[in-house]
Amino acid sequence: MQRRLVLVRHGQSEWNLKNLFTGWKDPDLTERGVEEAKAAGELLKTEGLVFDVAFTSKLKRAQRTCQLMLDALGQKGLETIEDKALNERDYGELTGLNKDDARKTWGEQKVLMWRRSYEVPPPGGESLRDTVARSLPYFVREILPRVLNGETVLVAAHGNSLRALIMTLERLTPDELLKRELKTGAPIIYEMNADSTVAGWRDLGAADEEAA
Ligand SMILES: O=C(O)[C@H](O)COP(=O)(O)O
Repeated sequence: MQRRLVLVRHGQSEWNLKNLFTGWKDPDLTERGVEEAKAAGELLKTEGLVFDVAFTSKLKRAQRTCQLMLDALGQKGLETIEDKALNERDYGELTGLNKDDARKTWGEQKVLMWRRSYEVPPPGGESLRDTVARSLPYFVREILPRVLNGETVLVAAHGNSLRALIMTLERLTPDELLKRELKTGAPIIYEMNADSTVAGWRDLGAADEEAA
């Protein structure tokens, strides 16, 4: 029995393009983000993937990525479950600020810790640990049982709500997590064992990076 889970960060959003902290704000995809989503679906189709269910967040950049991928896969109308547990982490008072301006104001190291550390929250926002506390229980309760039951599951969500799951899936230490980046629209394919451990995984975005 195959047990496959595919995670994908949404395609480029209008605020990604402007280099703004986005969090719970709800900008749409850019044209490039739309193309990234379509390409991700086409790539998974060439990999022979056929999904049984999809999960996404309550934010339109992830929802549209999910639907564009399913359209490209020829699976328009597949059961798609939306839940705010998969929403991006809340960036609090940084939301809407330019990331480079934030670095100038507070310094590279502090902004890096806010963006990539496990337990340091941005002012008024969620740390990754806070994001784990809402996304991981949802994953274990709603998503993992379907994968273990032999379903092929797509999760289209956000950089940090996915890193919250990836920390467990890839058994990353907080230091390793600091460096774990997700490209927009780049699927990560996990093969799961019956005991819910990961047999293997391929980050198709990382493949691009290696190729670059
Ligand atoms: O919420 C945001 O600003 C982005 O989607 C993720 O931002 P980050 O890569 O700085 O965490």
